[in-house]
Amino acid sequence: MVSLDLFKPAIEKVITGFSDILNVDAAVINGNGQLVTSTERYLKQKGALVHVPSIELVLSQGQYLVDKPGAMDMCTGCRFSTHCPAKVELLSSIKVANQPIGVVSLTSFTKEGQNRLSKNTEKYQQILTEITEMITTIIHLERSPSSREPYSLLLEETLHAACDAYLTFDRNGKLAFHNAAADSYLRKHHLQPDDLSRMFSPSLAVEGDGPLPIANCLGDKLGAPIEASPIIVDNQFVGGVLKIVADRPQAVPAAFPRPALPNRGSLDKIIGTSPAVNALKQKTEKIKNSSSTVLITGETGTGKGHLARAIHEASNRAYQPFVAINCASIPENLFESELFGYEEGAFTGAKKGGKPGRFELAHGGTLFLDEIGDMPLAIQPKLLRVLQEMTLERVGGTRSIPIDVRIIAATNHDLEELVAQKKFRADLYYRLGVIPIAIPSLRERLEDVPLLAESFLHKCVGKTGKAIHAISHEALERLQRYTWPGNVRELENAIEYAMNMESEDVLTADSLPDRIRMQQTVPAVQASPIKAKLADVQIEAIRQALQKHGSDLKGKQEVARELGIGIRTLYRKLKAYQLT
Ligand SMILES: Nc1ncnc2c1ncn2[C@@H]1O[C@H](COP(=O)(O)OP(=O)(O)OP(=O)(O)O)[C@@H](O)[C@H]1O
Repeated sequence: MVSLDLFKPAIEKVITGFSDILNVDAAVINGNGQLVTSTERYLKQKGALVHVPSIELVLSQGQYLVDKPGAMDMCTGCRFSTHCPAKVELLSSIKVANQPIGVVSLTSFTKEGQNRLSKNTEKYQQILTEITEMITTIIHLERSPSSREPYSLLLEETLHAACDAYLTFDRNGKLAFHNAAADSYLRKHHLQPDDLSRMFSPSLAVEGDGPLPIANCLGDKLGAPIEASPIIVDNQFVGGVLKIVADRPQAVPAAFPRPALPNRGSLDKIIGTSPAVNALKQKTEKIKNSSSTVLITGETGTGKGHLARAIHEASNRAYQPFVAINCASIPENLFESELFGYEEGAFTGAKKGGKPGRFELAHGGTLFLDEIGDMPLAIQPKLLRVLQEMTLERVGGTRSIPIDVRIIAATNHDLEELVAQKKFRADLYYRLGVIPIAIPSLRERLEDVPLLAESFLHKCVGKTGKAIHAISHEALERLQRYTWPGNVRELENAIEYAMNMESEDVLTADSLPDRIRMQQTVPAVQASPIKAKLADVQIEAIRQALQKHGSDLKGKQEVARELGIGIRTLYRKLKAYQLT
């Protein structure tokens, strides 16, 4: 797929020239809804990011007349839907090799322009077609062999011959090149290269010398090994390469196929059939495509992050970025720039050209604010303002940047309690909790343990190299008897531990971690007071683990790992139960 940005200078001349002659505003927008170039007024009125679904509609339909801006189907979900500054807009797709790669817009923001365009729509449509053809010609000419270095042609042809798929992105996540294998791979998966670019671009924000972390659900979606590497030229980070490895032999033996990948639109990833999980899935199904904020609560390890990702992947934003930020792990002085980005020169050490924040990186997709209860009080009003206005200003900037992001927040704190203690703003709490979802602890849905255990068993086959295909009845019984202070995460770790220990081809009770194997039958859960009983179980599990690993820092890290809880959670529990 050709990147329009590579031809920006020439396209800009066409756009400004026609805009002057026709006395209308004009813009060229790429398939991600990002402005490639436009007249100044267009940028000022509509911003640099255009409502993606409307661009996708034009890409699929060819031409479109927006004669009632804000009131048309394509405007649903657009930030301007109630107050669109445009009076009329004519849109047409730019095609290269029969593939739509972007959109040209002729727009008027005045009543006079509206009258003129409405009376002569056909004429303007013809001119628009000529503009798009002109841009296609520019692209053809600039890409033709005569205008390029023989060496770069050679390189390109070599890449086209490779079996693995290669996609190159610039530092802003825009696609610059993809080879023939990438093309057929994407076609097979019904994806556009820009879909990958959107999912991959958050990784590019994390610059470094080593391989780039692969963002989001990319691997799951493509069902293939993926590698990403940064491109550094003259010590400057200029972009990244994504390699999708073709048909590598499966690490999983054929007898133990991986569970099928969840389809877009489904919530299969949330494993469990207990009434509590079924109710949760039903609620999630209803709200998956909404843009309202979701607040997920639940104990540590219950699957809040897992659910947030599942909602995103099942939603109509699935092929847009899923960007996560852990509010507990960001130093307070960096919080604002992490969230909202910064402009060049905003502070000492600020990067040349500035840097987009997580909100901008999540544009069109979902921003997951994990451990929101740990967000510093000073940042909370700023977040609230952005959520209300859906525009932001980078640190050190004055430009107002519109954003289209769905927010999912999660916490294992009692936020109401934090509000009462004045550690969390009530207004932000209500703004975030439009759709509250509480995930029950695993001990409240022990009937889900077998299904979850089985799925973790399959997940671990490749990792442990053990051909274990089932769990013994006795082991399952023990697993269902345990109270899981670390919830699903603890179960996942316990299965991995047991797989490593097991020498049979069935997972037996003897291989389970001691604390689970030795667990006495839990008294009936209805017995009261339930909280005191659960605390007793947790205290006992922590005590045993501390005895085993020791209580120095290394020991505590081991304890946290074994119990399937974070080190911070362990410290909280040690303090709460006075175990230190
Ligand atoms: N319903 C589920 N089905 C399958 N896997 C699950 C489910 N719930 C949780 N998991 C798995 O359990 C592990 C812990 O989940 P996750 O990290 O989402 O928990 P969390 O509630 O966000 O934890 P914390 O509060 O400590 O951040 C992950 O590996 C996740 O994939």
